[in-house]
Amino acid sequence: MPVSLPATDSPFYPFPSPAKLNLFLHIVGRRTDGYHELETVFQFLTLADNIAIKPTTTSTITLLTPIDGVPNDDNLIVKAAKLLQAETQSPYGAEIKINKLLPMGGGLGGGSSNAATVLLALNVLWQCKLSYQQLAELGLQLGADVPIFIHGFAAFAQGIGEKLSPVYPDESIYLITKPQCSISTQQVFTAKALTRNTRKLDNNAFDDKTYINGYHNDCQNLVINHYPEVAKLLAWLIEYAPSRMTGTGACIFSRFDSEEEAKRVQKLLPNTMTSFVTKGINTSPLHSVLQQLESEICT
Ligand SMILES: C[C@](O)(CO)[C@H](O)COP(=O)(O)OP(=O)(O)OC[C@H]1O[C@@H](n2ccc(N)nc2=O)[C@H](O)[C@@H]1O
Ligand SMILES: Nc1ncnc2c1ncn2[C@@H]1O[C@H](COP(=O)(O)OP(=O)(O)OP(=O)(O)O)[C@@H](O)[C@H]1O
Repeated sequence: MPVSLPATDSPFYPFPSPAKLNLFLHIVGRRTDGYHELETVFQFLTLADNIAIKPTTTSTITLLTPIDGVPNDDNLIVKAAKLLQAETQSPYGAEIKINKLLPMGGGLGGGSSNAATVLLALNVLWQCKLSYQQLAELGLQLGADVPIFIHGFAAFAQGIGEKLSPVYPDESIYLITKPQCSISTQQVFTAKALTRNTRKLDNNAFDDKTYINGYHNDCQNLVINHYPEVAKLLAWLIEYAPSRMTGTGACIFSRFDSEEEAKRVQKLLPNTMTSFVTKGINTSPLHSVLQQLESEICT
């Protein structure tokens, strides 16, 4: 049955907030504002946080499930909701809950993904009617990875990650491992020893759809040199499968041909290590949920 929104008795609507991988990450320059120009391929994972949102008829934004170590006012979920409210002058508010599964500071883009999910979901629930392009531009203020999650297709990205062309990597099985260290994106990007002059790729006709051979992550050597636990884990994983760091680390993804094989290697890891067996996907799972919701809402 069609529903009208927002209403005083709206339910909580569930939305996935997926992780991303940088299948490779080349740093090809630095802008005058200090931001780095990248060439990267983004792919989504079935691994996701779950966000539930109840639109309200009053303007308060409430995060009912605070994340350890992140004050609510600094949480990208709250920031995204307030940004959309300010941009659209929406009179509405929201109660938001998150079931956080993605490790923070791991290079899986969880914070940016949460921000994008909130922007896209509230754009529908508050009936703001901003385009994906407008939402991506708005979201870029919150994080360089927000636009890819707004657009929701696997992409070759340039600029600081906002110039996107669709690509179709193999939707492989990955074992994701998180060494017991958290790495600050800002610290990696300000390191003197970071390689910043990788040659731009000549064209977008990629041969290797795994994006492993012939590509690399420019942050990886720097991180390995500073974090022995990352170096050790990567050296171990490489014996079993092609493996690489995502983003600025510290998570490592290892590509397998089957879930069974990935799970077999996962069982060999120490019990204390956070790890996931998951699948690469070329379309964000959020977008089909949004389409379904849009078809149910009266405008
Ligand atoms: C490493 C990637 O995850 C690759 O997808 C992203 O480029 C990082 O995206 P993010 O975590 O959303 O990063 P932001 O929150 O925008 O930026 C964190 C800090 O990293 C630095 N930064 C970030 C992105 C970029 N292209 N160049 C940079 O120099 C900036 O100093 C910034 O202050
Ligand atoms: N909703 C949120 N989820 C996760 N982190 C958040 C959130 N809101 C704010 N943050 C802050 O953002 C920091 C980076 O978290 P995030 O999980 O996005 O890292 P990341 O996966 O390394 O990101 P990237 O790959 O974009 O560099 C956290 O340490 C935290 O302080």
